Amino acid sequence: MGTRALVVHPRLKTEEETGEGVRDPEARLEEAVGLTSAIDLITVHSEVVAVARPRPGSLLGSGQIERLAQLVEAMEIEVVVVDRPLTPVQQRNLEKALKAKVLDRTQLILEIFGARARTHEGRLQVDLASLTFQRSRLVRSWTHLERQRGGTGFMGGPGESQLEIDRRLIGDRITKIRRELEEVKRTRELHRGARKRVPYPIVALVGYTNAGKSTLFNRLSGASVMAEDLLFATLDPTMRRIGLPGGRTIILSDTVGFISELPTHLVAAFRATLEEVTEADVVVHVRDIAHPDTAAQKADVLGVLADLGIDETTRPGRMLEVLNKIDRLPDDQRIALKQRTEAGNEPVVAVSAVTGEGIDRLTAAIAQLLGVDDRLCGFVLDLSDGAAVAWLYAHGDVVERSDDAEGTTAVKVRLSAADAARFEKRFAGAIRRPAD
Ligand SMILES: Nc1nc2c(ncn2[C@@H]2O[C@H](COP(=O)(O)OP(=O)(O)OP(=O)(O)O)[C@@H](O)[C@H]2O)c(=O)[nH]1
Repeated sequence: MGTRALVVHPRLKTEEETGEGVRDPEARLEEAVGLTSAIDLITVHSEVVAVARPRPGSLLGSGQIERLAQLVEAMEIEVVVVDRPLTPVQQRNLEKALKAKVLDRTQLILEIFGARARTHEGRLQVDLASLTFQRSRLVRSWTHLERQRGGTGFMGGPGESQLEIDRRLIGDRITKIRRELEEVKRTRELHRGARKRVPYPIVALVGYTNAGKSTLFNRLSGASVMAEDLLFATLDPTMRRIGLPGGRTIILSDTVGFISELPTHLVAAFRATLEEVTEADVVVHVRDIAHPDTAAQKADVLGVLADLGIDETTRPGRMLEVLNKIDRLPDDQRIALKQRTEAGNEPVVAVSAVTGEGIDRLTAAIAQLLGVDDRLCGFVLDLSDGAAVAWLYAHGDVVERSDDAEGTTAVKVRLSAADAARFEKRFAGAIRRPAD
């Protein structure tokens, strides 16, 4: 049985008065519930709580706290998620008054990063952020370190001397992780090299949390699952090899979702989980077009990508926007959106990852983006070397082929300049002569 949770989104009146970056509170609550379920808590109740004047000692007002405490007791709630950053004092006071473990937004996000960090570096960055956060509060995080340390050290109510020991242990561990991170950074070039050997273009899915990346990832790879081979068995589970229309192969890579108002000390951890994006050939930005804050979410994602040096200027023609969840739009809006995107003037495709609508257009659009600087090449190849022909099918778009009786085949294929050079070098022995 999972742990029962109450999720509260404090709606700050003061913030609304300044009017800056205000998002729909109900949508924010929904996002917080989504994040909560991502760390295996079961939300039994959720609500937006209006806060006229944030209290320094508890954020919420005493009447509200009393009401929530009754709810906690009546519904046997063990964890209360407060979707805002809390000070250590606020957190402690709320825990005392509500008689439940309280998680604030920072801790919630840390847990998610902890659960989703995929690379060694990503995991170390999350551990570092988590330990730094703990040291500042000397409270345990919800599950992350517990899992890691087998539940020792941080549990229970430590006395004064135990706190001293904990502080020293945390300090030691931070030093150790920093050293490990240095080491990983030094060897990162090696990992990069390994990626470069992946003989297909990498297409990375990015997007705001809950936009539907994983659903789309499964839909795209489900449509053309390829047998696992040795090379790909060593790849991350969040990377899959898929075939595009025209026969070209790509590696599709899913990434951790973006979240607004990321606390500064989590930024490094988040970036480390995004490493593959900086190396992607094509970046596909997945958006929830039916979300009330879809425009603000887009701005968030583009902002972070720009910080990573990824935008239209650094990657001209290599970014694609996917407007997902069109099945949730009213008919007239859906039709208008499809007409706009199908006109083909912008690098935008409208899809539903759930119903499959528009997916063919998406794969065609990716194939087209990858093919922008392709040129038509011709080769006459020795058929006794099947690998050369297979290579052309996997890397390019074979437009014509004719085999003859003498064991050769003439192939016309669209290839990128880099792939054409690679092919000529690798299969020099199989090329009888370049075709006309
Ligand atoms: N109606 C509808 N729901 C969708 C669609 N795509 C995804 N969803 C739903 O949206 C929710 C989030 O989808 P995910 O694929 O987990 O989103 P994500 O972008 O991977 O989320 P993070 O992992 O938090 O970054 C799930 O409940 C999906 O079923 C869609 O095209 N239509």
